[in-house]
Amino acid sequence: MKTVFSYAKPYKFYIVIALILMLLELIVELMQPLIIASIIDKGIVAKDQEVIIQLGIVLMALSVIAFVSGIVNSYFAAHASQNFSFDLRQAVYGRIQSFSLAMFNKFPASGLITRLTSDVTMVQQVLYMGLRIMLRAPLLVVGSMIMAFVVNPKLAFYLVIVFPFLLIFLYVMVKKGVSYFGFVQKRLDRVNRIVQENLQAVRLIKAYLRGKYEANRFSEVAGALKVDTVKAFRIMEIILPILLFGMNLSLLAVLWFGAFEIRSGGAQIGELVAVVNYAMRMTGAFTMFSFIIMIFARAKASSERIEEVLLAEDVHEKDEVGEIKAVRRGEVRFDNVSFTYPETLQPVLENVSFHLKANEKLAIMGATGSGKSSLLQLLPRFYDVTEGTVSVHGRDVRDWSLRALRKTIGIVPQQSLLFTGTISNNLSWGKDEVVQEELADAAVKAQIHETVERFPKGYFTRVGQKGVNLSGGQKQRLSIARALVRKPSILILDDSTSALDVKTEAALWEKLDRENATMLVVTQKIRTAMRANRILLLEDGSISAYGTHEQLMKSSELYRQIAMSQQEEEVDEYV
Ligand SMILES: Nc1ncnc2c1ncn2[C@@H]1O[C@H](COP(=O)(O)OP(=O)(O)OP(=O)(O)O)[C@@H](O)[C@H]1O
Repeated sequence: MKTVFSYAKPYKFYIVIALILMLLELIVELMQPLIIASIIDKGIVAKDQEVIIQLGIVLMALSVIAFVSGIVNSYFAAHASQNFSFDLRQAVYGRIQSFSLAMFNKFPASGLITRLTSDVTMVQQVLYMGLRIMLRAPLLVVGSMIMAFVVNPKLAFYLVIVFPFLLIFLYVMVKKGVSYFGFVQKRLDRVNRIVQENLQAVRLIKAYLRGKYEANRFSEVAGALKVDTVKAFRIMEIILPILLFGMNLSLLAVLWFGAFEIRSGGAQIGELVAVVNYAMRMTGAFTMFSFIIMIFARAKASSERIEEVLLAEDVHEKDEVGEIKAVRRGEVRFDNVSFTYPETLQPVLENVSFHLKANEKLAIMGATGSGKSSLLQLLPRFYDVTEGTVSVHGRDVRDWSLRALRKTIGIVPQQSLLFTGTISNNLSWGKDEVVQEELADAAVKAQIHETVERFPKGYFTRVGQKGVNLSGGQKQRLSIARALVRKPSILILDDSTSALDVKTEAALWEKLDRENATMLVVTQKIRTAMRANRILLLEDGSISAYGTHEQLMKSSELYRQIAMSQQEEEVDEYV
């Protein structure tokens, strides 16, 4: 909890004021039975009207002080806890933004959402409650006990006899509560995951008529969440009756032995009333304990989950970039690269080596699952190589700052991803301060300008979530334009033209060929590969062939087969 609560440091002032006010409220509360005892013994029993009036006024004044302290404490506690949770949420969000992809393997998106929302809310609550009642209740118990001893040690002794048992019981319950509520948060992760998957695949679910099946899947995880939450609350439910039972036993002992003490002159009536009053206050504080333990247990489990994110070890990043030698700009080199995904055993790339000079184009081909996308992900350092080196502009990618490295690379992913907003917003998304001409220029190159111009609102047409109102080919071309806007010196296209017709694709490549960028293009099409300076054919993560189209037609049986099959397909298309 230490790391999480270090985010409360800037609000020390508010926390200290809230604590002082809480202590003031507590002191007032502890004074009240003493004053009542005096009213009884020195006023009522001694029949002194003046003492009753004077002490009555003091009692009233103390109540007003407690009332005002309570209100101001609440204000300061809310200010500190709300600002603390805002800062903590920002920190967790910032940390997630800096995650490498390997970290997303470790922390699924749904779990991160729960940590950012419900987990942060839990620790915010614990700070607020801590400043309001969580500390006050145990202090009230301890304070009442001390005051009871001050009033009459003998009577107080009967009151605390059950305490050691209650403390052991509470310790066991807190431990159990923390582990149970940790489990509840994990269940919540699963519910979030199913909801997220469902919402993303809503079209597929409708097309496959899987609504009912998915509803059942949801009710299964929601049911598991309910069962575990009930289990955790059960623990909390038994705390209160047991605490009350223990306290009532003490109270009975105080009254029983108190009566003897009064008769034998060991105690006065007022003292007995005061000790009983303290006992009632302790019982009142105990009734809050089950609630406090629940909040504490949940917050502890949540803060552990937040700390997992904040303190997770990730790829090391260099701060300094230094000068890039102009002569090496655009160069890409893989030297004996092998790569295994984190938390898996089987390498997906083995001993891959190639070299591209500035503005050269490499086509990467291979069967599905052969490692094409994995290879591309090593360039912007989404993952680090397991062996060998990947260098960009003549420098190992691990020696770059991630910001500088990624600024130089334009990526068009396999699945086009657009954001809610206008087409213009989407195109300018990857670069600060772009002018409309730059967007249009990139759109012309990506063969999407004319299509956009035909939309009634042109570049200001709104794109729905993930581009729902655009065709697959339109999304792909917008994705390409978005990458071109950044004017990258290295451009990565991961099968990004698969949805384009032959004519549009040819026009696109005409433009891309003239771009001032080194390109790595994953493709399934021989006619696209033929445009590249060299072709790299991957088979199960290893290079099966490497060279120009002509060289591969001579040297690689696999490449020849692919080429032949595509020629036949093209002939079939025209028959
Ligand atoms: N995040 C990941 N964690 C673990 N294994 C992965 C991950 N992503 C991909 N793989 C595995 O790595 C291998 C290569 O996948 P990759 O996506 O690189 O293939 P690909 O050649 O691009 O395939 P496709 O043409 O279907 O996109 C596959 O066996 C896949 O199961």
